Amino acid sequence: MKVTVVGAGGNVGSTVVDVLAQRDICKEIVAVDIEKKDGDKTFYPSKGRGLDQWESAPVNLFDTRINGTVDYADTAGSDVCVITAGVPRRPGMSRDDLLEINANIVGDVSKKLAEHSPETIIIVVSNPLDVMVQVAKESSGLPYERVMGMAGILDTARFRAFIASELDVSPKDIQALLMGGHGDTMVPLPRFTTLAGMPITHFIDEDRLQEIVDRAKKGGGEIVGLMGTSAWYAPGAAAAQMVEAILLDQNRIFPVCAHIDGEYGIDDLYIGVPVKLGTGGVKEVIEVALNEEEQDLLNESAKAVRSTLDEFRELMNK
Ligand SMILES: NC(=O)C1=CN([C@@H]2O[C@H](COP(=O)(O)OP(=O)(O)OC[C@H]3O[C@@H](n4cnc5c(N)ncnc54)[C@H](O)[C@@H]3O)[C@@H](O)[C@H]2O)C=CC1
Ligand SMILES: O=C([O-])CC(=O)C(=O)O
Repeated sequence: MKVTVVGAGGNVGSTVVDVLAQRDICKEIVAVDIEKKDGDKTFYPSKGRGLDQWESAPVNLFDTRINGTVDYADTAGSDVCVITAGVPRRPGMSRDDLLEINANIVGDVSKKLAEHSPETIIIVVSNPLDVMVQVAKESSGLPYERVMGMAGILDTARFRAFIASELDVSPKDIQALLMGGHGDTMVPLPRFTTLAGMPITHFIDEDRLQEIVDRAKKGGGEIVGLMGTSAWYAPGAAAAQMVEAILLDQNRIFPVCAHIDGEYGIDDLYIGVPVKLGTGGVKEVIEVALNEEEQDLLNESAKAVRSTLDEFRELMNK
């Protein structure tokens, strides 16, 4: 099993490499990034971080080889590729502000990855997520089920963590579902959120739950406000969990940015929905009956994703 992570010299990418290596479930991780010039000096963040991470193997007790590189030839034959390449937002920016710069990067990277690994599965992390997944799909030419995005695991993890703090219970016992785009219109679904199988609405009153939902929706921005750049531990762990589900054919049910066409009444769009994830990528989009309010929120979110997608198409036609 071989996994490539592009953007591995950066925060999210290096976390994906670290988490995956420590799980010790693949033979090799290829850590790709670009070279960086500083005056007359050239630096190689992916080689540096990759080497540092490999040097942690004897202490952290894993066998996974980590190969830092700037050469896509090294990525050939990857089973899964994770794309975290691009620019993160700064305070005052929305994820959509990254559209133009990251579309160019993600488009270029996806094309190169598919050229070297035509059978691979791509997981996109770069923002604005839902549109970047569409960019990766079009640039790679890979089938829909083999191109997807990570956002829902992170967004539900935030929601779950906040609920665990609120109730002073283990986050392991909170399960939650969230749908929609990875932006302000994302749709956490309290009706499908449980504490050890018991509806969360039994434990937290409606107003307080709404406050927690709102905090989860703005969870990315909360971190940007605290750090001046965006999160990486939870995003990196979430992307690694998707890689693991695919490599080990776990058939995990996760909210994933996947392509739907008709499901939930939405045509031809990459957006967050629950899926079954395993060998070959997205095996199935799971449809659950939403009530009118939930469906309206999902439709709103789809509208917001489509509007960013239209913006991307306009940029490409310029
Ligand atoms: N989907 C999600 O839930 C999340 C998405 N993100 C997004 O992930 C992306 C990465 O965030 P960070 O790791 O914090 O940023 P970072 O700046 O720490 O790392 C990005 C890396 O991408 C590399 N890069 C840029 N152009 C490249 C190219 N053409 N080829 C290969 N590598 C290239 C940079 O050199 C840098 O090392 C951002 O777009 C951010 O918004 C971040 C957190 C969560
Ligand atoms: O907020 C950001 O820009 C990064 C991200 O998508 C997240 O942490 O949810």
